[in-house]
Amino acid sequence: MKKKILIIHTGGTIAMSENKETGAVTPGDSNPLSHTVTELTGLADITEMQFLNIPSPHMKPKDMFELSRLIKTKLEADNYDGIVLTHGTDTLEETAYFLDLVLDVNEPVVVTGSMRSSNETGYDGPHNLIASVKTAVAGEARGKGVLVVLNDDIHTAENVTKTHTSNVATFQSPQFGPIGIVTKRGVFFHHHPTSRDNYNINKLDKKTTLLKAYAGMEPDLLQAVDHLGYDGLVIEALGQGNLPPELMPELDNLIKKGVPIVIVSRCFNGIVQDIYGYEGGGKQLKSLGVIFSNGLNGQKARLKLMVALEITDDHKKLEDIFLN
Ligand SMILES: NC(=O)C[C@H](N)C(=O)O
Repeated sequence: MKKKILIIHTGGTIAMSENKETGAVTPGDSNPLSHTVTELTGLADITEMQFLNIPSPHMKPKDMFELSRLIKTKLEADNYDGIVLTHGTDTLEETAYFLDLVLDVNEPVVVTGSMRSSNETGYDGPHNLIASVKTAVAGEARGKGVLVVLNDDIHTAENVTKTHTSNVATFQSPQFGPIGIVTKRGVFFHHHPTSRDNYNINKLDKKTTLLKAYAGMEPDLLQAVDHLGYDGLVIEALGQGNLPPELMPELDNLIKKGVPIVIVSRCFNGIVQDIYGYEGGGKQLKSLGVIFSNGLNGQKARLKLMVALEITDDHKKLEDIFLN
């Protein structure tokens, strides 16, 4: 019997077309994937629905949260065997990772998109959609968390990131590589995701922000975080987890006021650790109470902090959550 797959569209370039006179790529009303969906009926029993039709820079955490609820409801009520989500590529990794954090489901949830719009030569939407449905119906995709499939690679939501502004091979998993491939003959997994963490939240109200560190970073940015009332801050720190020393008093002030600060590295590979003992080094950050994250990039750590703060504001528990 064919598996039941629900395709949920949210917009992105995969749903857009280019105006040949102005060169502007914009969302349209028609579904450029309808022909592909008809072709897919040999592979699965497909239902389609449109949740949004927006460019992914318009996507907000509250949309991601609503999407997670929709997916939960659809999986529970309608017995789908898997979900395929079409999404703009700019924030695709954020939605995929958010869903991975809050969806405790075994059914495959596969997120895809395209780099070229529907009337451009080499439109990669149909191919990516087919590869995603192939992945969603593969038995081995079950229990692996939210997956991202583009350009025939299968990535975990936790690891994947957009690495190129325009190339179709933009999605890469810098830390560990993809976990599988899609070919004409089928879907092949060659790695297992090492860990999965799930958080059951029923609202998403916390305000968290992300700053990127740089040589000579000004401490007044941290005062702004305080004045603007953020509940938590993620900093993309330097190297193995170090910051300019001028930031230390403001960091201390924020932490004492109960604003958790998480650091990730602005390097796209590796993890942060308390290695350096100089002023602003990881050892000093750790002793101030800065939380070290385990290999996530900044935009994902910012979402994780948002989710984590719905569960706890206890420093030790937050530290444990970011060790996962
Ligand atoms: N390729 C894409 O989908 C990029 C587009 N700007 C979006 O994220 O909506």
